[in-house]
Amino acid sequence: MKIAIMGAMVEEITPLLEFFGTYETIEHAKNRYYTTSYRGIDLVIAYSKIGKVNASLTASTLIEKFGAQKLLFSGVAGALNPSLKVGDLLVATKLAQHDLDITAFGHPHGYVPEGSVYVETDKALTELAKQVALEQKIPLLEGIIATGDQFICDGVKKEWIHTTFNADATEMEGASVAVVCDALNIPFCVLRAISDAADMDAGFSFDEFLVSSAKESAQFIIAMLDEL
Ligand SMILES: Nc1ncnc2c(CN3C[C@H](CSc4cnccn4)[C@@H](O)C3)c[nH]c12
Repeated sequence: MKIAIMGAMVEEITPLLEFFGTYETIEHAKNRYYTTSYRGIDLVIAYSKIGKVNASLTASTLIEKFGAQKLLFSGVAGALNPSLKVGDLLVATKLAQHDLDITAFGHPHGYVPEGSVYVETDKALTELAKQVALEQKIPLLEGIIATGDQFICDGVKKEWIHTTFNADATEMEGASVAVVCDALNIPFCVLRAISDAADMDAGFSFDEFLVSSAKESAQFIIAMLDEL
């Protein structure tokens, strides 16, 4: 079994590389892919760099070039659901692109022809995450993620995304990974730890909690590997 673990920022995969300790580095398409193995599972790890385009390229490469059979995304996110606080973990049930907009032609936000507003994550992987959370007595919210090529740090935009997509969190890569994995028929899950509240203080909160929240998400992913 070959599993890809993907983040967007180096801070989101550093805890993984530190945990696994030894790995090969392969340079490709202006990025680096790290290969290792863990408990008989072949792993390929990468951070995409920020945003939907970078995430699509990396997710496609992990699958098409490196042969990943499942893809786990680990990272941080901004909370839209007021009950989500910094450090809380969220596993996505489905993801949408909040900045995809051809409403001029009568389509809903997040929709383009031959597509869908939401892409669902793999139910088995989501159930595994819930099982691990129960075993480790870690609170885990199952929710909807809205992805867009913007760092959300404004209450008005935050509320619009929350309401329009009924989304619990926002980030900049998950929905594009979802489109790629869905098209290539690769089971995937998106796990995010909250780093900020996507409001006017989001930048400061993000800077303060990126590392600790990224570590929390990465540790949870490792716990999932132990049960795969
Ligand atoms: N409020 C929010 N809105 C949108 N996305 C997020 C995220 C998740 N990641 C973090 C990072 C922010 S941009 C970036 C650029 N340079 C430095 C740090 N972050 C991008 O990869 C998306 C956490 N909080 C978010």
